[in-house]
Amino acid sequence: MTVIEETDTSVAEIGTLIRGARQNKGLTQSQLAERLNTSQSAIARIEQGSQNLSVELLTRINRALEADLLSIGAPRASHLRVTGGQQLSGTITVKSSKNGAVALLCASLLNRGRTRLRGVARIVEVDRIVDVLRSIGVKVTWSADGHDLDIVPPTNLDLDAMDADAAKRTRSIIMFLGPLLNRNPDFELPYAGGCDLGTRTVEPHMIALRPFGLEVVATSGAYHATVAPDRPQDIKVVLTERGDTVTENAIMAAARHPGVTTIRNASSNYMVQDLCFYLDLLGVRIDGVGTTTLTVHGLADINSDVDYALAEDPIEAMSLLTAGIVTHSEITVARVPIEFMEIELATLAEMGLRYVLSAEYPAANGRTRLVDVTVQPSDLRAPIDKIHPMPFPGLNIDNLPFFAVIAACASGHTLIHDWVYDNRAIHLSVLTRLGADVRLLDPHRLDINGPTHWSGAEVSCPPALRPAVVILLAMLAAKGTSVLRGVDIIARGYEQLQERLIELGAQIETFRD
Ligand SMILES: CC(=O)N[C@H]1[C@@H](OP(=O)(O)OP(=O)(O)OC[C@H]2O[C@@H](n3ccc(=O)[nH]c3=O)[C@H](O)[C@@H]2O)O[C@H](CO)[C@@H](O)[C@@H]1O
Ligand SMILES: C=C(OP(=O)(O)O)C(=O)O
Repeated sequence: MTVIEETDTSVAEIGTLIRGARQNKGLTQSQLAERLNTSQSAIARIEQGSQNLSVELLTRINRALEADLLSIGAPRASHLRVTGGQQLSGTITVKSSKNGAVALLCASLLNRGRTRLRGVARIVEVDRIVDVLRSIGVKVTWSADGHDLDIVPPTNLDLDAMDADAAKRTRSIIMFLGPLLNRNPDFELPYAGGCDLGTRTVEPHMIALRPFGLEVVATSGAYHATVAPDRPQDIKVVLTERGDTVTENAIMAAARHPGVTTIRNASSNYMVQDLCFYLDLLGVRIDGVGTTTLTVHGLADINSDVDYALAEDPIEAMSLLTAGIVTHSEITVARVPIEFMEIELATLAEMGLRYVLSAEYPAANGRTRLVDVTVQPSDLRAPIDKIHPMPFPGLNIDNLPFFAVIAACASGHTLIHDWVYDNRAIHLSVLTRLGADVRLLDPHRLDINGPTHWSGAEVSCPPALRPAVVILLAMLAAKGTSVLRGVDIIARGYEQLQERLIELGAQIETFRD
């Protein structure tokens, strides 16, 4: 790790630069400390130039201040150098999900009381929503150990002050519509961003929220929302797509509607269940959790201090299992939310994967069922049928990309059909650079012929979260040295993934230009 020594006069200059940038941003030392998960006294030392600085810390300060003050020339992307072909060993624990966290951060706007979210993953997507919440006046505080978040909304949100830059970088901003429509008759939100996966319209959200009186006009760069004052006591919402965030938006709108809302064709995926469990703590009764018809008994006002422990992430579980599978290793992935991994494991069993499940035990939320999964080195074969995702309880859409690298390790032809995204399968064809025989039949279908004799290569990270991780995992399988350039996107959804893989024995080094 590069460390700038405290004896170096540049440390004092950097300290002065940091103080200026912090003051410019209107932050106190304590507020900056909180963003960096450190103490106010550490910030004071940094600003006085009496603390050694690592490049890693400087990068985090840069990000926390949204400044470019420490980069030389162009922004400095991170890259990984991977020495592959090593077997992994040991146990790795699944963290809570990006998608549950963003939903619950948005849902906390429904509660006038204090929401404490336990075990929140430290990922960039969470930071973005936290920044947006803070910018509109919500008090959001990380606990001293950096794992829990306290959220207290103000009486009136200052929507005009919204941090549009942070908002535009995340698609989840669309989930402000549901909570806001019961608070404000008229408001604006920036356009939703997210990974480069092709067209993802917001029309299903409009269809879901129209029954609550919401109308949205898209103006330049923003959605302008108005809410009609009158609406029926009992509302029926029929979703045209069984989407996750659209279901969450409808649930959040219904939670503060003082009547009964029935949502048909609802997603019952893991993040939707996380949301329902949290709302249950707030006193909102929801019948049908885990099914496609949800009945929400809303409340006109919610004012409760609650603690909710987020559930474990099935997508991270799949990512970590894949690391073991493609490196022919025996590893244990602990705290796997089994309800959301059953089809994936059944498909892997069809492909010849040997694995052992522990007895089930409950997650900290008391609701989600967990198991530890130990994968064993196995000779894999292509499945007879194509692999395709379906809304829950099907094979998860975000887990599909991991089957591309697994299929490349299996003997025979596997057809992978991503009917959902127009632009995700194409990113997986990058696997050919590492020696895989992957043919893109059309934007939605891949024919993968294995087993692959992997070889190291230098590759640019795809601009999409899951394919980026898939390429990293293929590099772990490939003997020799590989370089994955521009990996910052991985931190959008994974906390310290590289560091945790290193603990299993992976040889990964981070460097910058
Ligand atoms: C923050 C969050 O929770 N993000 C997840 C959520 O995004 P989100 O809920 O935003 O997903 P979208 O609404 O964009 O749906 C994804 C794509 O699937 C299509 N579609 C979806 C459902 C359906 O029944 N029919 C259909 O065609 C949509 O048109 C879209 O092209 O769900 C996606 C699909 O599970 C996941 O990849 C995302 O990780
Ligand atoms: C597509 C994904 O997320 P988002 O909806 O945040 O873009 C994902 O998690 O793979």
